[in-house]
Amino acid sequence: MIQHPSVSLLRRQFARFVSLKVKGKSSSSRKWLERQSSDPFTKEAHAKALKSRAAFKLLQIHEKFNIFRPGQNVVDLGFAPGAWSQVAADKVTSRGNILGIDILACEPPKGVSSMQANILSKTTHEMIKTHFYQLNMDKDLRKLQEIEPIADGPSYFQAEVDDNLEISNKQKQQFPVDVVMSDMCEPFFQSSGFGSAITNKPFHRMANTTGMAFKDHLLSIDLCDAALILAIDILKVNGTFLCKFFQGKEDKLLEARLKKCFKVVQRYKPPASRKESKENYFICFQKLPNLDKIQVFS
Ligand SMILES: C[S@@+](CC[C@H](N)C(=O)[O-])C[C@H]1O[C@@H](n2cnc3c(N)ncnc32)[C@H](O)[C@@H]1O
Repeated sequence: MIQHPSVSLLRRQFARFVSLKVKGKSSSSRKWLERQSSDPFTKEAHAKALKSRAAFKLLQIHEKFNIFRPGQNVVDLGFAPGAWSQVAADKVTSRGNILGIDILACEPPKGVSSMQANILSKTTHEMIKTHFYQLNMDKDLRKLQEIEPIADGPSYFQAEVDDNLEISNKQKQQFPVDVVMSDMCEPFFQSSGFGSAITNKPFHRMANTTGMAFKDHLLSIDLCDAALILAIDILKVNGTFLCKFFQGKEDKLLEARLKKCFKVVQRYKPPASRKESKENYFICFQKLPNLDKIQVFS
């Protein structure tokens, strides 16, 4: 007969397993594990079934700046494991749409669409545009069907297609995105594979920070620039952009670029961001019209 160990025995075994795991780690990962297990935001994230403590950073940013509204379309760059997307999905409600992009394979939270893709690839930008273009088409199709329910004859469908051709040209100039947000961080330098939007070896250039402040800073500025290029292309006039960056001497230049694109640019480090971390956030409001990327980046 199979003997089931008691719950308390299982608990003791689990505690021993965790402590062995911690003992076997390098001192930095041990510190990280210990800090995580005693961190109040990590505990609360578990209790609220949020994917990570990062949710609280976005919640605090939202509390201060009122970023989201029901019905908005949001792009979440570097969405995995999905805590920011969870927050955004809750705020924009089922009337809105969230698209998460991450170089890592990750199942998105409920109500969120996602793509595994590298934001440093031009193809990814095109795929994001296509997603929202398609979304708008679907919405307009639904509107058309509401006004004019499908009748017996085939002519209705023909008219619908013609109408959409006209709408699509307008849509190409203005995508319906209200918020582009980026929590991306990338430690390793990408030296090849820019042509590929999707990579099967994301861990080669992904993970947490390198611990080398200057390198982390420069890499984070690259990712912010990629996010800004996307925002210039797809964000509505008056739309909102927010990005995480690691502080360093180049962040002033990034700030200057942001100021060419948005009426209001603020730096904000939410209380949930650890004091010892160099991470910080730019929150930008009211995207300006007719932006020229060459001018922004020169
Ligand atoms: C700090 S995590 C994001 C956490 C997320 N905001 C959340 O709340 O769960 C940073 C993410 O950026 C992603 N990332 C880094 N570089 C990227 C790139 N070039 N393209 C797409 N995603 C990238 C990483 O895979 C990682 O999942």
